[in-house]
Amino acid sequence: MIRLANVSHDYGDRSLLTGVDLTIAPGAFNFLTGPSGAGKSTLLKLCYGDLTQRSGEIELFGQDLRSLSRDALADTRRRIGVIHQDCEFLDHLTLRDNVALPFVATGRAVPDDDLHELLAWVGLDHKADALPPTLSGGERQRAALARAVIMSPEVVLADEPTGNVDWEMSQRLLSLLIELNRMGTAVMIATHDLHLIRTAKSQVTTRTLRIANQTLQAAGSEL
Ligand SMILES: Nc1ncnc2c1ncn2[C@@H]1O[C@H](COP(=O)(O)OP(=O)(O)OP(=O)(O)O)[C@@H](O)[C@H]1O
Repeated sequence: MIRLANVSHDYGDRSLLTGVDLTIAPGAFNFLTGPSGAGKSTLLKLCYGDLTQRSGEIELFGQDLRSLSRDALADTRRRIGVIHQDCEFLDHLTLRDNVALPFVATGRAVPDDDLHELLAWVGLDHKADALPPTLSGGERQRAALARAVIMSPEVVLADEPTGNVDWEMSQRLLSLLIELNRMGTAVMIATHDLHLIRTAKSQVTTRTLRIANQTLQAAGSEL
């Protein structure tokens, strides 16, 4: 569904990613790791068309990223749920309205029952009317997950989804992502947290990739 072939990228001054080959297959569960600044967020952005590669090929659902018009790219991105590292929300809108935003942006209203069910799934139905600044870190991360999946994407890309939460909350988030994966959604999680990767491996078949020396490699047996 997402395929990168011999992809390289940089931000102008120095090469960041070189010769990256990656396939995110339907239903797969992938981890992406590597040192801070290695390019994990950059690679995720390439995977959802937020950045265009310097060289190589990127296919999103069989279509060449470079050939997509703005509208076609927007349609394609609805098939990819993204949990951003910073979990930003519109502070003047309630949690419910923030989570519904991707849906509302398509010009449709979210059925109330569906929204309620989704908020209950992430354990935030009682916070539906809260404003984002009043939420805890873990609540924000779960709200970001709800927002990422509201369009029923075929793949979820999560950038450090457990970055600012305690171990118990990171387990809860991981459980939600595993549950989603068991229902058929492909998942790719960028994380520094090797403990999280090990915990996931005991519950689901995963593949761990690491960015090192600008290249993407299969992570070794130490995980
Ligand atoms: N828009 C940008 N313009 C210029 N440089 C950038 C830009 N975005 C990222 N970088 C640089 O590219 C490198 C990789 O950044 P990226 O965020 O992809 O790394 P990362 O592996 O996700 O890091 P972390 O684990 O700290 O989140 C960093 O040196 C960063 O400063």
